Amino acid sequence: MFSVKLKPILVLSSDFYTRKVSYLASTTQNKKNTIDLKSWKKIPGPSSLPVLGQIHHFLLPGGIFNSTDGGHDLWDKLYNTYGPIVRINTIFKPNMIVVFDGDIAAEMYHRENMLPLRPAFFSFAYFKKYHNRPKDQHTKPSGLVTENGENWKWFRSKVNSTMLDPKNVQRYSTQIDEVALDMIERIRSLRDHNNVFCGEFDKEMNLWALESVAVIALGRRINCFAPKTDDVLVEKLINCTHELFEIASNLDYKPSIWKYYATKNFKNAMQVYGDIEYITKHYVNMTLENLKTKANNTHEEKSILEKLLEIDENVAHIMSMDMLVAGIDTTSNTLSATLYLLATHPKIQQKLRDNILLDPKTPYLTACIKESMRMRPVAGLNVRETTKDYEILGYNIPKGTSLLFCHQYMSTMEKHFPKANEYIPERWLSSEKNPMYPGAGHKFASLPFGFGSRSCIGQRIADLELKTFLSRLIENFEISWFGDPPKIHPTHINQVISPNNFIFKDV
Ligand code: HEM
Repeated sequence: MFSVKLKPILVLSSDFYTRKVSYLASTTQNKKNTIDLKSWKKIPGPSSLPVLGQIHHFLLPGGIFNSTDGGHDLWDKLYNTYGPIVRINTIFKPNMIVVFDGDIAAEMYHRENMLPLRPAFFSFAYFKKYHNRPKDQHTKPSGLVTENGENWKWFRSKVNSTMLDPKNVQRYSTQIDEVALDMIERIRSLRDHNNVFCGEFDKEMNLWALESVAVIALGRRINCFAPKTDDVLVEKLINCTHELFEIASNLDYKPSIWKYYATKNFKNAMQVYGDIEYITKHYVNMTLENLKTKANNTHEEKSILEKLLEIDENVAHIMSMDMLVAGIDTTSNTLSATLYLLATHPKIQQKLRDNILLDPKTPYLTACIKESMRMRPVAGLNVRETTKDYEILGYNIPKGTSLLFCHQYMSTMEKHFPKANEYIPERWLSSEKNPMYPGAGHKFASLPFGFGSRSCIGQRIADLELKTFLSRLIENFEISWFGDPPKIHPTHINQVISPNNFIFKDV
């Protein structure tokens, strides 16, 4: 192996499994080296049958990789059998490489070009661009989640500065705090005489997340906490977004023929996406009506929606709708996971409480959230599709290969984080004199918001919502947990589901 970074300059015939590639070593001498690359087909992986590929291992009953927990168990078997990168041959889909190593992940992420390609949400993209749409819609940018290439770049360049400017998000801190305080009261009212929470905690967290993200996406409250949700649309939207992640995991990642034939699942998907579009459009349109009647107060700072409207009306509509969809399950599941870890680590919870009482902006709160996103990230995986041929570990990885980065698995590996299965928020604090620090963790193993120019555009929003609500919770309650840990329902994301055995004792 070379000890310098290598840059491919000439790729010879792509027909050969083992190819000779000339490299320009990026040293001062620009030394030329020639190495033999192995075909990606030589990457270790389960055995393959003609035509069927490896499908029998994964989907058929009794298949050695037919995982019942939908994730960890499968990754464990693949990693322990084949090592840090594993080849998966798929039918109907691009071939895939599963990555279990931080250094290799870093190398691969850095090889991306300016337009990182995330192969995901294909059926949602189809719905937005083609399903009963006029022809001119087919080529128009449909939003960040569903686009790739130039369309994605165009859309992201329109919204990036507005969405990621800390001032734009911080101006909602008072309203986000009001939502948090309302939810605190709701939690108080949903306890039995032993302070055991007796509502459906996951649903309550969805309501909190939707109400919070609406404040930012629309600049107004949508009354998710109204008694028995007066507004049936709230409940419908929440249910549809759950289904969206379920559909994404079934239609988009498992073998399916929906691209050739409208299956029952496909028709159901179009119905769900249609409902999402109808409801989010309804909220955006109502907000636009309100804006028309709003006094033209030039001194008042404009909301995110108003700023986006000034840039491009269509972009503003799509981005607001996408915020409502992307901002429910992500923050609510992160909040539930963090609260569970704090409830089961009373000393850490007390330390956090002491810190919050001294300084509501304490870095210890950030550390507690980061540590729970390391151990229980809402997105356990990240995906990319290679946009060019390149070399990793002596293998040639062809353009068009799917890369599956198993971040949840990587971030709980001892080689990436010492004491990986322990909840230690201190490992994220540079000022603490702690053996876990400095930098004892691998930067590329835990990437809860993704990587690079394609990383989550809602991270500042999520950060504000999570910190505000968590500090109110910790300030108001001593939180504990009884019984078995919560179950995770792995779809496209990790959904924390009941039982949610929280006890909220007033402090
Ligand atoms: C704790 C909460 C959240 C987590 C953990 C999270 C995580 C992620 C991840 C892992 C990605 C993929 C990044 C990549 O491919 O590298 C992503 C993308 C995205 N997220 Fe989030 N997210 C959260 C909250 C939100 C919120 C509140 C919004 C909206 C307000 C949002 C909107 C989006 C959008 C639009 C994208 C696509 C970005 C693009 O492709 O350019 N997310 N998120």
